Amino acid sequence: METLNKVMLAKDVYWVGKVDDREVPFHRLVLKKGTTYNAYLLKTEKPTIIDTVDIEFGREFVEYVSEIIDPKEIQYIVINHTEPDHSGGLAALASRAPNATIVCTQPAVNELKEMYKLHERTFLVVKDGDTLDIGGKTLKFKETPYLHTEETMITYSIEDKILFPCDIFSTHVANDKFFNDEVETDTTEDFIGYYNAIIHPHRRYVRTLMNALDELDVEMIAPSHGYILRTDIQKYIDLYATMSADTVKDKKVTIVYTTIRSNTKKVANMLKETFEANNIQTTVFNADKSDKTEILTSIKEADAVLIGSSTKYADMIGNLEEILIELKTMNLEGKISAAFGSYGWSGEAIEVIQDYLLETNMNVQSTSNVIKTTGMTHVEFPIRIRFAPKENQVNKVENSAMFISDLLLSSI
Ligand SMILES: Cc1cc2nc3c(=O)[nH]c(=O)nc-3n(C[C@H](O)[C@H](O)[C@H](O)COP(=O)(O)O)c2cc1C
Repeated sequence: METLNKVMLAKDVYWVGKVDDREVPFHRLVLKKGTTYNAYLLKTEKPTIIDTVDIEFGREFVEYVSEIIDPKEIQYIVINHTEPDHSGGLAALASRAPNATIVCTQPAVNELKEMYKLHERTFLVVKDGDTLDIGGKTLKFKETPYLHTEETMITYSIEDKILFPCDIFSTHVANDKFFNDEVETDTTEDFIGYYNAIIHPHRRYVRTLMNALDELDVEMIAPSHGYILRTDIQKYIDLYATMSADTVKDKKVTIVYTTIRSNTKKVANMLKETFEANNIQTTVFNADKSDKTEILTSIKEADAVLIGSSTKYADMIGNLEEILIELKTMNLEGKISAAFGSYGWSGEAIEVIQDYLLETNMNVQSTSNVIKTTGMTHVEFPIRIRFAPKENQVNKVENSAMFISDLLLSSI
């Protein structure tokens, strides 16, 4: 085994990743400075790999690992995040490491089985706060859903005080200097650039993570791209705390709806509750019971406008269309908007409202745009609720209102 000249983070902790110094197409960006796919080997009594490399470099990765350890000895492969720039080496590694158990969150299991044909492999599902004894070191797991996909988690080596947060705290730089303190130039801009491109849309979940980090004594952050942070740890944690905080105040939302039996009214009120929980002033109008001029004035002053109706015989109900016709004539530039409604089986009204909104100059939310810009699949626009909103649909309404809140409360 050739362990000389290998990059080591601590005793028995090896970097086993890949430096990719090409211009890499990624998330509709081109990474001009390339990137690294950082994977780690903890060569303990139960040798453990944490994350792998991009799918293109799977074989090369296994060869590199084999220089340090016989893959047959590997007992655990921890997958923090299933995106193939980190899990991509799993198929090649799993075939050479037949004794390894794959460690991940519940939502990751099926993704990994399907992506890499691992239906016959043993998985260990870990939950928030679980620990794993790997013989000489103990790993602690923290689920970090939506940072930046649903199945993500972070791993902390208790004895080493090293945090392995996968994409969080990363930079896209094909560095030959692995640790931040080895680099002569200031890398903060790269760090911020990565945050803005990948993490910022998920900043609500960053804030949750920040609270969890308070409980961990972190001396080193070993992310899955770019520099391993060995000095100024608190500076980088503080930067994430600052960048993920709300930067804008005093935002207003106007919600206008029509309803037959109050189901759409309930949705309107659920939206209002979430906006208000985010300190956004919210005014709700039943279009059939309110003065049209008052509604239009409120819309003019609002930063976001949500319009909803239930569906009756394939159309909107009540006075709503009068309001929507007016909106087309107004300058509503810069405002965010979304359609919503309760329906029974087809929900045509919601789509008709969406069509009207698209004819205004507002920034109309759609599921398609949310996926394209953030990769989030738990947020849906227009917001379609079948009959009365039930327990399992409350989340759907809340998620959509939180998404709009986050757009309103950040200046980038
Ligand atoms: C007379 C009538 C016609 C309806 N027509 C439709 C329809 O065409 N398409 C549909 O998806 N739902 C239809 N529904 C179902 C309602 O949209 C559904 O019950 C909804 O939850 C009502 O919400 P609301 O209380 O906000 O009015 C109809 C309901 C009634 C009473």
